Amino acid sequence: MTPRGARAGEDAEDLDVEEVLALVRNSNGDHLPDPAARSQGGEPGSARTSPQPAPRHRATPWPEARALAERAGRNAARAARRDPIRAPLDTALGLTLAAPLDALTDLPSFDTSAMDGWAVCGPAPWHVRDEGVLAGHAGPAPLTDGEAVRIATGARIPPDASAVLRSEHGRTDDKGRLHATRDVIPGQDIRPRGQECRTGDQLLAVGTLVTPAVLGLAAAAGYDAVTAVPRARVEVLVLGDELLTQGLPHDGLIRDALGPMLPPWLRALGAEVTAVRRVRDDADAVHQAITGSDADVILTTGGTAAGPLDHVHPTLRRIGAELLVDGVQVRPGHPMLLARTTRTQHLVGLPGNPLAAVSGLLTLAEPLLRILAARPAPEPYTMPLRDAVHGHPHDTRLVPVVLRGDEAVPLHYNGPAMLRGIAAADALAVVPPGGARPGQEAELLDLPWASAGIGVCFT
Ligand SMILES: Nc1nc2c(c(=O)[nH]1)N[C@H]1C(S)=C(S)[C@@H](COP(=O)(O)OP(=O)(O)OC[C@H]3O[C@@H](n4cnc5c(N)ncnc54)[C@H](O)[C@@H]3O)O[C@H]1N2
Ligand code: MOO
Repeated sequence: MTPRGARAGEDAEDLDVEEVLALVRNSNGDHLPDPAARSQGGEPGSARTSPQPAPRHRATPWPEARALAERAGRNAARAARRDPIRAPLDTALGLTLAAPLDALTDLPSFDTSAMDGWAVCGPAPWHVRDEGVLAGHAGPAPLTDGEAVRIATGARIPPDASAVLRSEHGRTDDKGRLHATRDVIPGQDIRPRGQECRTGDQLLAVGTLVTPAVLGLAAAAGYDAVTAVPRARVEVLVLGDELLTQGLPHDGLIRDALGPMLPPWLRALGAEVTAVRRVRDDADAVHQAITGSDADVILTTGGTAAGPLDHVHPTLRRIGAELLVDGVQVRPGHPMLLARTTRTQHLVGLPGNPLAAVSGLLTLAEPLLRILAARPAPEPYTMPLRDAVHGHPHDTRLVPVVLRGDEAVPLHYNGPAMLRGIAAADALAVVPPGGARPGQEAELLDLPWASAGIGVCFT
């Protein structure tokens, strides 16, 4: 198994992230979206003024589709030049720092007791002051030689104290004088001011992902808000007249599985979900929903194939969108697509079959949103498959697996319309055309809840 984690060093992916961060930092305030591009029929292009049917592309190989989605993200970031935001700490989880986190204070900001006990001055025995020092109290009076004062963990050390004696290492004699039961080393159990950092020290670099620990450090260092890359704004359009939002399936109607699944998943990928709209299987309704959106990324579900009610392709042609990916050599999910609808806006079309939609999410939406969020690419990693996996003759397969010890165990119920496998999975195995033997190493795509924990990543 190769290691997981963010890539280090100067590879192409890091440069992508740096490039996006540089764009955010140098932003000129030219905000998204660019409605003029839509109304003038200008960008992405001239195609808007002459809505000719776009030539159908051949399905794109799976790795290339992901690379194209990354490139789309870079182009969108370059075109939009989004300003960094000031994100209050309680909203910043999952963002990427757009400015270094420099300490606004020394840490600790005063000499601090590391233990409950006594601050002492000079050698034992000590006369103990009547009043102790607690955490949060203002500066205590200086100690004189032979004096001690009760002190709590986190309290300010009185000037001229030579050490802290832990409560379990002191005893009081019958005259009320304090003695040490072991040697006292000068400075012991005192955390000196600035031990962790001095004001102005860089604690974290630009590009750092804001984790719960980063939030804690930022607060400790004096921040109420951090400067971060703004979240990409994503609107989800769920197409399909057959979809119910509650109750049991009946009379040929089925429950919408994607409306509940996609928003938290998109948030885990660093996006802000501005709306989830249900759209009728009607050409004008789809057209109106797409052209009326000012999101950075529109995510549609369903309607990507060539049936009579599949309105995504015709709508993209009608608005002169540029199809960047039109079908991918991957199963499930091969009708997925990626289009540029305006200079700064993209549309990811996910197939309606639910596992096919997951495949589209990880193939096209994840790289696009990762670049817009200026997050580093996850380090690719592999594990041996415990069992053989049947392959497609020409296409890559994405197969839900659970990780058991050193092996990835392929799960059943991995058909395009099924979520039973993925709901139990830790990852998706990338199975090359032709399939995989037992023991064969397969690349794994982590699922956000498996790698980061549900409370951490679903902000
Ligand atoms: N003649 C062809 N037909 C189909 C092809 C093809 O290549 N040629 N591809 C098949 C594949 S593969 C897929 S995947 C689907 C993609 O279809 P669409 O993206 O057009 O999706 P729909 O037709 O709208 O729906 C497909 C399927 O999924 C169900 N669905 C849709 N939305 C949801 C939702 N939100 N929650 C749960 N289930 C949903 C829908 O009811 C259909 O059963 O096309 C094949 N056909
Ligand atoms: O590939 Mo479809 O996406 O089989 O369900």
